[in-house]
Amino acid sequence: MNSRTELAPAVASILEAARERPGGDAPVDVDARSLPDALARAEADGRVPVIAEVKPTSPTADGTRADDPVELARAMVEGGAAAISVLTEPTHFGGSPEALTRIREAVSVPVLRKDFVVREDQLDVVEADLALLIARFVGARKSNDSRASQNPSRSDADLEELVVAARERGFQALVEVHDREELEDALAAGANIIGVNNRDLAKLEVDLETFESVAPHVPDDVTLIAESGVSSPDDVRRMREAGADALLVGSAIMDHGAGDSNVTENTRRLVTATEHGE
Ligand SMILES: O=C(O)c1ccccc1NCC(=O)[C@H](O)[C@H](O)COP(=O)(O)O
Repeated sequence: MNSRTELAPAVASILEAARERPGGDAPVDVDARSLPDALARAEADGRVPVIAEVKPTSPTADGTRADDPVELARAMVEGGAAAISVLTEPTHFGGSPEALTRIREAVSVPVLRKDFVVREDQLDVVEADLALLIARFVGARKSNDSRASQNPSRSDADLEELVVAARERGFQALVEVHDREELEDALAAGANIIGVNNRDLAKLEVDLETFESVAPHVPDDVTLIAESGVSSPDDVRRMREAGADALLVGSAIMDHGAGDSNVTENTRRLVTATEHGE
């Protein structure tokens, strides 16, 4: 196994469960709220663009938050979040498509569906403004399919086809990458919103240097998001200096271990981290 095929046991289990999950009955038709517009509004207001994540638990969380997801999302928006990410994966993250639907009805900012989509019909499970596609989990572009066929962690789905399928339904596609090779796959698939995940799905370790090493190779016209491991205002400043247009933050806002931690305050602390200090 090489670093491209290796997956932490928890991630292999997530992928296996994803492959088993059914899709929707018919293609959805989304009238999406624009993420780039929402990020620009945050910048214009002097807020750091933060996509705050409703993440009841995770394989690396030190607890579970059973709060009403709608209340959590509202609290994040009150704290200045530019957009909301919702984990809809039920088995390992405690999420649900129903929670996303309720949240999207309750807030006016864009809502990202954070899940492990491996087939086109799984896009039809729930409407959202953005759909996450993880380059590591879906097939590489056909012109490069020798790597895809060697990689057992990849399904038969093709990243470019999924990007097109997501857009045909009205979603904005957020393509997640972890290294330069996956970045090339994402760009070849036509991605214009790219997230660099600082969490290594082979070891589940988080290293902010991941974003710093990939970001310089991302074209300027791509909306670039730093994902995972951002836990302090210093981390926010570091990712912004490295070129992040927005930050996707779950654990530091949910603060699972503390149970009743104030999600509004946790969001505000990151949203107000300017280049010149807190
Ligand atoms: O968060 C996990 O433990 C995890 C484990 C295995 C696969 C994916 C995982 N997280 C998904 C995410 O992408 C994060 O929820 C998101 O980027 C926010 O990360 P963080 O701010 O570090 O919670």
